[in-house]
Amino acid sequence: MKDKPKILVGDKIVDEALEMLRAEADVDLKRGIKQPELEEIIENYDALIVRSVPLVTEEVIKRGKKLKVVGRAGNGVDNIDLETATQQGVVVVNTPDSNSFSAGEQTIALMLASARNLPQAHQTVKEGGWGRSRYMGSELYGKTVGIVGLGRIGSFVATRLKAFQMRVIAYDPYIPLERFKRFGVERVETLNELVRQSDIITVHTPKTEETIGMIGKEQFQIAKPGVRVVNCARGGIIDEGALAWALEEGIVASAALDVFSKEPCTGNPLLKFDNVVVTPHLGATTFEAQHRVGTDLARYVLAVLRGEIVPNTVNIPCLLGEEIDTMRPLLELAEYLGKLYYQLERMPVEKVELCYYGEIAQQETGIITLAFLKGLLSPVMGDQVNLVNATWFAENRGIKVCERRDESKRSGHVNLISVIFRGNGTKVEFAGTLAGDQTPRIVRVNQYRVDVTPSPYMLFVEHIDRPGVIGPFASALGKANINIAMMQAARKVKGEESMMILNIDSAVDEATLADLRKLGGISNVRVVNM
Ligand SMILES: NC(=O)C1=CN([C@@H]2O[C@H](COP(=O)(O)OP(=O)(O)OC[C@H]3O[C@@H](n4cnc5c(N)ncnc54)[C@H](O)[C@@H]3O)[C@@H](O)[C@H]2O)C=CC1
Ligand SMILES: O=C(O)C(=O)COP(=O)(O)O
Repeated sequence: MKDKPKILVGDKIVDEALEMLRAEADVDLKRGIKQPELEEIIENYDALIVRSVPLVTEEVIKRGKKLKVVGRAGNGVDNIDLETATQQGVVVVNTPDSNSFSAGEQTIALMLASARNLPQAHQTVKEGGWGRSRYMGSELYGKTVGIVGLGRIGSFVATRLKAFQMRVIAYDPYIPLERFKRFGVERVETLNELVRQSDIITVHTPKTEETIGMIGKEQFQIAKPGVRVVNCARGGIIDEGALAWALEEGIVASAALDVFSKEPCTGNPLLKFDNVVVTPHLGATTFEAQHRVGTDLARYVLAVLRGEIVPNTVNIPCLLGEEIDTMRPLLELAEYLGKLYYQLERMPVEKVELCYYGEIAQQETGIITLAFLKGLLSPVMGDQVNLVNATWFAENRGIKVCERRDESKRSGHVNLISVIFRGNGTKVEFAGTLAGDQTPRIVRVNQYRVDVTPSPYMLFVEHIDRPGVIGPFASALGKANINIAMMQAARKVKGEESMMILNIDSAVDEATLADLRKLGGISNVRVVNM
């Protein structure tokens, strides 16, 4: 019996998610695990589950010799070294939709709390005071809110704030105008334009090289006096030093922060300002969000461990739930076409040209190319290559990969994947399609037109097209007790070099292979395992 996979859960996830994991795996729960311990024990695990801590560094991933998946129970993956994970073939999966409502509501809660001095007033009353005159607030009604990043959370915040009758503007150069229209948001062309017009600025981008410090001193210098800022995305998107300066200068009336450049934020200079309202990264901390992120992630992690493709994989092209089902046979076909190459040919590959013909050309073909590359490299690299690192390995081996799509049918097939391999000035071509029942078929091997269903044991035999060649070959297999399941012969020109492809029921040992190669009219026998 196969050993159960081992999963390390490094932070709190809901009990229901833990139960789901325990049904299929051995689970160790080490909530709040620290870096040194994580580095020490990670080699024992197939999967690691984290939230925004701990850091999943290069060291952690490289030491995780068995690691197949890092699951982020939440959205931001800035605590995970994605590059190393990709190189090592470790799938990184998250649950970005599952906590957006909570993070969006937290943003609005913080906005209102800081505009109305709620935490400060609350504290005064708790301490026996009253202080009504000290806590003059400011309405949201009629104000302009500037949203930086109109993604999941930014758009959620936008639609809610419209109910407050605010003017909502947004800056997000990476999304089409249609998305702004859908949410009734005015698009501004530049960040500085947004800053100039906003009474409140709220940031909702991921933390990237481009977004770190994007609201900095330059922006505070051109902002409306009395501007308020909210950061419920990632610490450092609003530069903390520049914010402290703008608070000192009285440019910023209030700031509300859920996230910090270093967490916990003990000793952060911003804490000394009375008009800075803070929470300890609570955006996703609601019963509902934690239930969703935990159970969704448990499902995804288990599926990856079973070898399935899941939505929300951060380091391979993303597929939606139903797309995965449509894609599965195509991925299988592409992988077969890839696997064929090094088993049939001995020429190093310099360039691969994949062409997707027919209906398939309308699909997101990136992942099909990955499946092909995985198939191509697996005969030479074994299990270490997967969908996640296939491109990286291909690039490292100097293989240039080009993709082309053509919606017209080719050779009468509704879908066809054609692959041309180039190297040493020669060219090899394979093509495959899906049959009516969606089973993969190989339909071209160089100049030979064939119709072959890939199977675990196959023989590709080059021979002369003349009587008395195929019969003895089949007899020799029979003598070696190898059953032929299917057999097909293809030729270009009568009487010349031809190809016979056989699906057989068991492996052929070396001695039998040597005998087969000696038979009259046989010029080459290659074993292919799919
Ligand atoms: N405080 C908390 O507990 C939580 C925080 N988050 C954080 O919230 C942030 C937003 O999350 P989602 O809305 O789910 O992300 P998303 O990926 O759906 O949206 C991000 C948007 O930012 C835009 N963007 C990227 N670079 C930009 C730039 N330089 N300028 C302007 N726009 C840019 C993108 O085009 C995209 O539309 C992330 O940083 C995430 O980690 C998410 C959940 C909980
Ligand atoms: O999902 C996110 O991006 C968050 O920031 C939430 O972080 P957490 O899971 O609460 O540590």
